[in-house]
Amino acid sequence: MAEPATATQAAAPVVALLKDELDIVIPTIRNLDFLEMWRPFFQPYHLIIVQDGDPSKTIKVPEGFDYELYNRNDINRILGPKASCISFKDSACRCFGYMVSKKKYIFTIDDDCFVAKDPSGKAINALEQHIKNLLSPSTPFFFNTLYDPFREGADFVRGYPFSLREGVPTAASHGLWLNIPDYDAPTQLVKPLERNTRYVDAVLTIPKGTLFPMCGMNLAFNRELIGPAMYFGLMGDGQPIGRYDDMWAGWCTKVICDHLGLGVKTGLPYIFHSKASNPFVNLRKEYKGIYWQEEIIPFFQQAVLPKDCTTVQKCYIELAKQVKEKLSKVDPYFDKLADAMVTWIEAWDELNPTGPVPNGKAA
Ligand SMILES: O=c1ccn([C@@H]2O[C@H](COP(=O)(O)OP(=O)(O)O[C@H]3O[C@@H](CO)[C@H](O)[C@H]3O)[C@@H](O)[C@H]2O)c(=O)[nH]1
Ligand SMILES: [Mn+2]
Repeated sequence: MAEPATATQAAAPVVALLKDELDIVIPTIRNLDFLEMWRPFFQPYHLIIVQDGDPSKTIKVPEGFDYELYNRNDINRILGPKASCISFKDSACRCFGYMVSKKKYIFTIDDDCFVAKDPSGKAINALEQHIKNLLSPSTPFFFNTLYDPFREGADFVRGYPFSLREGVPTAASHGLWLNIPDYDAPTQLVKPLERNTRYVDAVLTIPKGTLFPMCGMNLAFNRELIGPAMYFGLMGDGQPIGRYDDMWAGWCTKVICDHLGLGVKTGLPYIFHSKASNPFVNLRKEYKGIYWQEEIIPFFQQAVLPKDCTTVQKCYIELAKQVKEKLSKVDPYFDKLADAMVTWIEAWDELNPTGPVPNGKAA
């Protein structure tokens, strides 16, 4: 049975790679005691905590962490009417953290995810592995059968075209989970006791043209390369669907990465996921998504972005247009989602002006 590392095991001295270029985004409705276990790995970094639910509740952040915390009142104050695109009472609210960050990289993690141990019993520094994944190229155009060719002790195998060995920039690094796997509600219901104890020591590039189910629990990405596509779609309060926020972001992200020649990796690092959310509550949140996705997936598989979509924002706005045209017939929700996608980009660009900054002040 997989077990989390103990706090002392995770206490090994750590070189904080990208310390000033990466923010850690945590959505929470609970408390942040889990940070104690991550302290050796996370303390050097800036945290962006997105407090969901009742803004009058005080979330206690353990001493010694450098953080900014946003509750719903802050989101409404900062975004005004555009706050409508940020979900309420759902972990999808985390994407507000991506928008307000000023850093090049983001790592997002849930507050019920702990430090896992590798088969040797060593505490896994998930953040360090994500950074390695993001800083080394991806290989979406041709599959390397010895997995990550840029890893120490591996390489491209015979027959791998030399013209493709440079790879492409990596936009996202999708980590996995020991103990409670990210199963959908029906699977959770039929396999309530299943725990993931299998540690697969591999990092794979997801091939171009292939979609994947992106889980937001243990995820890192290059905000400058793909940030605007990481909109965790409208879920939670007042929405007909839940637990598809990260999936939506993953499908949009992968289509845009394929179009722009960027890579997405999955595999290491593992975290130890400790809490199984209630499968009955999850079923209520997911059930429409379970049959809608039979139409959503073909939509993304067939989505074509015009050549003049040369930035993530342009790609995303084009995707929103196609969602409105082709998915609104599935349910009026997609009409609302398409509008929210546009609002998200407008809000993103407002908070992250790329042109000359007015009055020379930092945005
Ligand atoms: O209303 C809410 C509920 C939760 N949160 C915070 O979000 C994360 C995840 O919450 P939890 O661990 O309860 O849910 P899981 O089912 O394990 O989450 C996984 O399923 C996906 C569904 O969205 C999600 O991407 C995965 O993370 C915790 O940090 C909660 O505190 C919230 O902010 N608001
Ligand atoms: Mn969880």
